[in-house]
Amino acid sequence: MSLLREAERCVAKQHAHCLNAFITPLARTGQWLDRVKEADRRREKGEPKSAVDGRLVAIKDNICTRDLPTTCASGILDKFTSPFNATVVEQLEKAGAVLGGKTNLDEFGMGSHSIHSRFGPVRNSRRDRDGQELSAGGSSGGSAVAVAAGQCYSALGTDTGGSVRLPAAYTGTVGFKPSYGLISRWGVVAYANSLDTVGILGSDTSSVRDIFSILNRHDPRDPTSLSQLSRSRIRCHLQSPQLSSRLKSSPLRIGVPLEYNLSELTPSVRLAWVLSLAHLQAQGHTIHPVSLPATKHALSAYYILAPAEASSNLAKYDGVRYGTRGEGPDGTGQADGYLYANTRGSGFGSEVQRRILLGTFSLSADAMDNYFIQAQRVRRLIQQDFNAAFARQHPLVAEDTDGHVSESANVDVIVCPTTTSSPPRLSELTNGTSKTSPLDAYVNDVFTVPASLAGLPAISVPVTVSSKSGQDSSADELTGIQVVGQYGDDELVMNVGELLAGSRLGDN
Ligand SMILES: NC(=O)C[C@H](N)C(=O)O
Repeated sequence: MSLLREAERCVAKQHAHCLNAFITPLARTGQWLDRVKEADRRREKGEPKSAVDGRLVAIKDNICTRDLPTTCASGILDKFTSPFNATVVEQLEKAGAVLGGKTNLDEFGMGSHSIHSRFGPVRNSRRDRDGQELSAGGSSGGSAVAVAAGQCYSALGTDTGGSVRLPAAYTGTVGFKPSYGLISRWGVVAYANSLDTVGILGSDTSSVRDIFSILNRHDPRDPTSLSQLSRSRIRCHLQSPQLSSRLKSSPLRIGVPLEYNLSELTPSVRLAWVLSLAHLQAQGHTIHPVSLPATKHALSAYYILAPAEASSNLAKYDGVRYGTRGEGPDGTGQADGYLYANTRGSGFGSEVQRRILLGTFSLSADAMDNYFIQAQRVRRLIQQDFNAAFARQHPLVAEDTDGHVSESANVDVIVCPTTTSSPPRLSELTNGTSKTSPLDAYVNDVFTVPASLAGLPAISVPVTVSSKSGQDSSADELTGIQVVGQYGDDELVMNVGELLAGSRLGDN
């Protein structure tokens, strides 16, 4: 199929479906058409710029684009169009990719179901057996649904505590969060700087890999972007004789974290996990239990640290320096003397306001030691747990002087579910029942936040557990399985994800 045909089909789907995946869909006409036609000509001559030349890549609406508005799904940015492109957008355009529209999200990336958006909730293209609408996951729910529904070739999201992996698991797509610092965040609206990463969503691992190879570069404009020197050191380390055997189809050591076997896991997710491990074992890889004891505090630590950073980042939206000015009772925004309150009270949605309050409290002098500092300590313990499980000191972490590798751990990757259950019904999340409680949404991130706190690469891939009858495929269960690797081991994480992605398990 020509690239033009492919792109036109995507755009037609953007306009035909009522999934609310886009805040700004691509117009049916525009410059993008010429760019796709040029890519088609390059392809005919056998000179494509890259694997994504002429393909539509949708962009989460918290990533700045010069040609389309960037709202972060917030009232406070409803009139904002960035004067510049984020580095990731520049890199994609240079590789020939075409900006495929701006996708819906939880406001500023805060949420797990893409329901906290000024533009209304994202609708999953999957339904449950009773035909009920399901949560798309969040906060990059729009990007995940756009990929799942064929409204773009692939999409960028952001992942602070699971925002790419969770929607991938709920929509049956592949969602990849790279190691912290590998992909530039210049031009990405900050939520929690020490955790934010740009992530990639695709219908398979190869499309994700194609985009990653374009974006995985040092960016001098982003102070947290990993330097060239550090990148080379990691590459040398990963290709050292001690580790190179695993790159040559020798068996991998797969870690299974004991603490992740929670009672909250639904039987279908537990079954998908067990069958995924058996699938890897059948290919010759070996399974090893690992212990990540600090994991049980990960969620609490994340929900202290992320709101604390968010409260500081969002302070600038006051209607004076940044943000759409809120109107006071007389419509001027000033007459009642509460300019900030009017602006922030009407501009931010309730979840963002909750996080600002939480974060402001945990950073206050009285609470700092008990909350913020403790959470930082927990974060360090979580990082140490992972280092012990992978048991090969990373070149950017303190060296293990005698080079000793503990036999009990020493796993190459960790494999676990992405979520504890299949997606909840959208109606349960929006109708004011107990399921709407913020805590309920926070618990959704239990398996994704540990890798975020440790800055590790992680991918969620879809696996299908067969209904056994072999006939009623509507009873098959689609589940997201997560692969987590050591810092910088992004390629290996994608390789293992590829072994599982799209597998149909439990048929025999
Ligand atoms: N941004 C994310 O990674 C989503 C996470 N559920 C949060 O609300 O923080």
